Amino acid sequence: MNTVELHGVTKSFGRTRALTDVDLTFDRGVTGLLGPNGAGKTTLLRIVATSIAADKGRVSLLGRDPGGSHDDVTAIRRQLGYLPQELGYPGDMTAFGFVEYVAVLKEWNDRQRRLAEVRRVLALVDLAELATKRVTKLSGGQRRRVALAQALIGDPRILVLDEPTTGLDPSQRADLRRTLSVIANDCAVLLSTHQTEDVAALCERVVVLAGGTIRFDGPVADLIATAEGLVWLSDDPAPDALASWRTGTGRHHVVGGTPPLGSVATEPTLEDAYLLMLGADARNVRAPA
Ligand SMILES: Nc1ncnc2c1ncn2[C@@H]1O[C@H](COP(=O)(O)OP(=O)(O)OP(=O)(O)O)[C@@H](O)[C@H]1O
Repeated sequence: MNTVELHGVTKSFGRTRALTDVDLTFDRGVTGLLGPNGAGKTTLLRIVATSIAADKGRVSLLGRDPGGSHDDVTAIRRQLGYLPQELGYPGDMTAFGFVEYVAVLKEWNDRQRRLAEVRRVLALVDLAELATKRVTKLSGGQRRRVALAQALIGDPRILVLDEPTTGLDPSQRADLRRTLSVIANDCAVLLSTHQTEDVAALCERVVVLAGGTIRFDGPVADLIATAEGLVWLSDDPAPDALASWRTGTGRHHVVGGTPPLGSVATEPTLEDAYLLMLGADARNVRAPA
């Protein structure tokens, strides 16, 4: 039994098909989920987080059915942490107060144990010193860390993170990576992001979702290998490339298409491979600077 198993999962919102026949299983470690806007990432995460149900297919979390009995759902949710894409905060709550409020909802009824747990998760995300500050007075990155802290309550066995690095500065991102890499020793982490660097730095496995279907599922190194021989450095612009931009060195980084004369092949990055994997869709993914 895998910690998380999805078989043939399909989900629509009205006439919009968000996911079609998705198969995904994962266990301990960080699984990175990449995909362009509207690919279905948040929908997939919400299904794993038991926030919405699939229309079709089978979902098993910790060996239980999230659409099953009250006991099943409760048992899953006790071992699940979820960082949604957007989280609303009651206006006058402090960081500590907010995380404690979530702990109460998660039935941490013993006050002493609850306060200790809130202190623990706030320290994990390096917010101990800002615990008494109102959430609305914190920076975007600090608020994101409050959101992460609430997801870590109770050492979950499944952690679902929707764009956790949004708003974090480079050193905070490095801290988050360190924290997650330790947590992932005992936890199945599903992390959705637009940042290929986060996936390259943190994940062994990457899943690429586009148009509601899985386009790639495998080791990060295998996805990078698909771009071998398709990325070049060139002195000239490459109008026929899938993507190309002038780098800080003055040379052009060319991904796919026909390389200009005199181009030299260079090591592909995960981003290159991701752009190539999505092909024409990739033009909507990101405009490299
Ligand atoms: N609650 C909803 N009601 C109607 N349509 C929805 C709803 N949630 C998602 N969708 C639609 O389902 C599709 C997938 O959306 P989803 O938010 O899962 O994509 P995403 O990959 O997370 O996108 P992004 O990277 O922009 O956050 C989109 O077409 C979206 O408009």
